[in-house]
Amino acid sequence: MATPEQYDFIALGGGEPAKLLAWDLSSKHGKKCAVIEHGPISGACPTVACMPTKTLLHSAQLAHLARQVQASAPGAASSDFKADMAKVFTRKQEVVDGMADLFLGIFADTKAELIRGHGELVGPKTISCNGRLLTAETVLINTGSKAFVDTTIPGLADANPLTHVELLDIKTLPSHLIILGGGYVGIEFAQAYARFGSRVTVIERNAQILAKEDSDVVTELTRILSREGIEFLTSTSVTHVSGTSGSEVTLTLSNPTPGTAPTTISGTHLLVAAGRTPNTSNIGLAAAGITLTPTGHIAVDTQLRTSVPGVFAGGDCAGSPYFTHMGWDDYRVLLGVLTGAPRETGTAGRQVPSVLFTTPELAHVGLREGEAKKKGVGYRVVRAPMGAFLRARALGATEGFAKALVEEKGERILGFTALGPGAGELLPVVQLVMKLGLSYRELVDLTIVHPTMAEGLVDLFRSVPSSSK
Ligand SMILES: Cc1cc2nc3c(=O)[nH]c(=O)nc-3n(C[C@H](O)[C@H](O)[C@H](O)COP(=O)(O)OP(=O)(O)OC[C@H]3O[C@@H](n4cnc5c(N)ncnc54)[C@H](O)[C@@H]3O)c2cc1C
Ligand SMILES: NC(=O)c1ccc[n+]([C@@H]2O[C@H](COP(=O)([O-])OP(=O)(O)OC[C@H]3O[C@@H](n4cnc5c(N)ncnc54)[C@H](O)[C@@H]3O)[C@@H](O)[C@H]2O)c1
Repeated sequence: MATPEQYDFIALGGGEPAKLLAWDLSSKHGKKCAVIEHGPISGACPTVACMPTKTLLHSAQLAHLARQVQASAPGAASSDFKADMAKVFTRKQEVVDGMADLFLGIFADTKAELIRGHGELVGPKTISCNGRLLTAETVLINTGSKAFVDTTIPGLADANPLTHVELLDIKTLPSHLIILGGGYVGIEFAQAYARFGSRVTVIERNAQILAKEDSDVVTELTRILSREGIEFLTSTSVTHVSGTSGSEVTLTLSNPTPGTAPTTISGTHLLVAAGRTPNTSNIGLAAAGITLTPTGHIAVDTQLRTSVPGVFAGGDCAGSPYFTHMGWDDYRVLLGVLTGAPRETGTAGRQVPSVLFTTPELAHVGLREGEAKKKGVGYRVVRAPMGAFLRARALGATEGFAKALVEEKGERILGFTALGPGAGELLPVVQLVMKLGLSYRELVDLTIVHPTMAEGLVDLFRSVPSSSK
């Protein structure tokens, strides 16, 4: 075997923690670093996930507003507004390309090496890529995840379904988009395409979309999205698929409640948004002696160490919650470990905030009411309709509500959920109170600018009941 080229740090896969660590270790700690990436620069978030989908959702919001304006013109009975999908694609691509330029610039500035090609471990800390053999004192595996296409559903794979990657690249409007899966990916695309003008049907095997969320939240969101024309078939499974996505595709459905769903549904396009699989095959993990969990993720401890000394894993492939900000937090944990200042708790007990970027947004952090009930955690709950957030009135967007769980006997906030305009921006202040273990009364005592959405938090928390009954 040839002598491998020696590095201080190599990342296999260029996801979130990989690039941030390579840039920092190279520019601030004088380390020789490389990132191996076989896809677009650099990771899923800026290229095929967060950034392009949020760009798409913004275009869809503009289309929605344009339609409303057109329909409200004097004499107009309705609006036949349809989005120009070529322009929607161009705008999405400009954002994606801009991110790639930004990242290439940072690689150049920090002198971290970006190696374009498929990497595979051939030994504990040795990687083969493009005929090169590379080794490093520290190796990070950050290969991400991909859309799960269930090959046990007859005909599904043969129907050539779209995943988020392909749907982001089409330049025409699907006449009828069928979406398999009512999770984050499915619901964000459902609203975007319904607003562009497609007929959209979401098929979800659970009794509700967004299975983890409280039923009062999902009921309200489903009502809002249904009114925009999205059809939801819940408690519904697919038993067979025929035809081809892009022309005509037909799904045979089964629903345990007879008579509540059609037995077949046909559409022009099929999007598979039914969960994700970690990218942990064909990267030489067995050759390197790296252990997997039963779910196929790389087994790591709270400092993101794998079973092989000097090899770490972060992001989706390591089973961190599938959000870019959690990959970002993995970077912080890893930087601490690699620079001799580890965070004592590592990844244990960290907050996992989330936002579903529909209009209205669904923002959440901490314990949900359903989870509290299941776990037998005592709590007090407070709710406020969006109409109590005066900013929402000014925006004409009073649908939705916010709710918070507070300790039954103490004053700490256990969880917070908001369904409303820009709800994601409400999270950080609540998160800070939660992280510092402060009383919810600290929030009530803040002077918050009027009329912002955040001022509604004062009213919400001052209404916390004195007891759980
Ligand atoms: C449609 C969609 C929308 C999303 N929106 C949001 C959002 O709004 N907010 C949010 O927080 N999260 C969002 N997510 C989740 C988020 O995108 C992921 O959790 C995050 O990108 C995972 O980052 P990562 O660092 O684990 O890996 P990734 O970003 O997936 O990066 C891994 C990289 O490794 C490369 N790679 C894999 N194997 C190899 C190999 N053998 N050799 C070389 N390179 C390799 C891949 O090409 C990839 O670029 C979204 C996900 C999807 C699918
Ligand atoms: N705004 C964001 O932060 C954002 C956006 C998109 C994705 N993400 C991340 O990516 C992850 C993956 O998203 P996702 O939507 O692909 O997965 P998901 O796990 O969130 O949802 C998949 C849904 O598909 C359903 N499903 C699975 N198989 C099915 C079948 N055969 N028939 C009918 N329904 C089926 C599941 O019950 C589930 O509700 C999310 O959990 C989230 O962490 C985040």
